[in-house]
Amino acid sequence: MAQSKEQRILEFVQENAVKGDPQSVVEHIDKYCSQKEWAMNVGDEKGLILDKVFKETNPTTVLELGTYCGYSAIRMARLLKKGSRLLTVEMQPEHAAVAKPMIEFAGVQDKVQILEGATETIIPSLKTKYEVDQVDFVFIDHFKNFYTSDTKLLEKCGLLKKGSVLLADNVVYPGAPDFLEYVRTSGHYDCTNYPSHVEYSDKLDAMEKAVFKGN
Ligand SMILES: O=c1[nH]cnc2c(O)c(F)c(-c3ccc(F)cc3)cc12
Ligand SMILES: [Mg+2]
Repeated sequence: MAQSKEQRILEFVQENAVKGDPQSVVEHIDKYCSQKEWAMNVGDEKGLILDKVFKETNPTTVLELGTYCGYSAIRMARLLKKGSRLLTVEMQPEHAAVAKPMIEFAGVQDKVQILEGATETIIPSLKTKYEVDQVDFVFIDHFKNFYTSDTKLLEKCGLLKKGSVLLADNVVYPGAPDFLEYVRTSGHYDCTNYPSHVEYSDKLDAMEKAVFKGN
């Protein structure tokens, strides 16, 4: 079986980054994907926005929708305070199969749990199967056409509390117009837009922060 791009990224990290050092893993994924092969990690420019919003939130329970190779999970886990945890949902088995060793190489496997499956089936099981009460921070970075339905599902399952922060990638490119419309007009969120660029490119993109106002 030929090696996938994601497997090549993992191999580059394992052969060049410092084991157990999440910052080194993040830097090496960015180095490979900016110099060798483009890949859909949130990247260094939008990663700095993620870091800033994450630090402001100082979350205890973090949910990520869309693991891919584990870049943003590692980026957030490196900032997680003691006793906190990050659950990341990945629908594609071949991506989860790369993210798992990537997260282990970074040394953050004790803080990060990869949940393989569809968000629409996993979100309703978070309280019962994964002992989640509510989530403080949600990074949304999976299929654009699931952003809105998954946001409504989080509300319906009682997983959001007053002040829970949603941060969504790619709201300009590839774009999530229905998500923007929903969070900006539903009356349940205070929204902030963070203009940026598509990772490793000069194409315009943006992230949207939506802070839940409570039921
Ligand atoms: O499918 C995606 N899931 C999550 N994040 C993405 C992303 O950050 C992208 F830039 C892109 C992207 C794909 C093709 C392009 F030409 C530009 C951006 C896609 C995704
Ligand atoms: Mg993205």
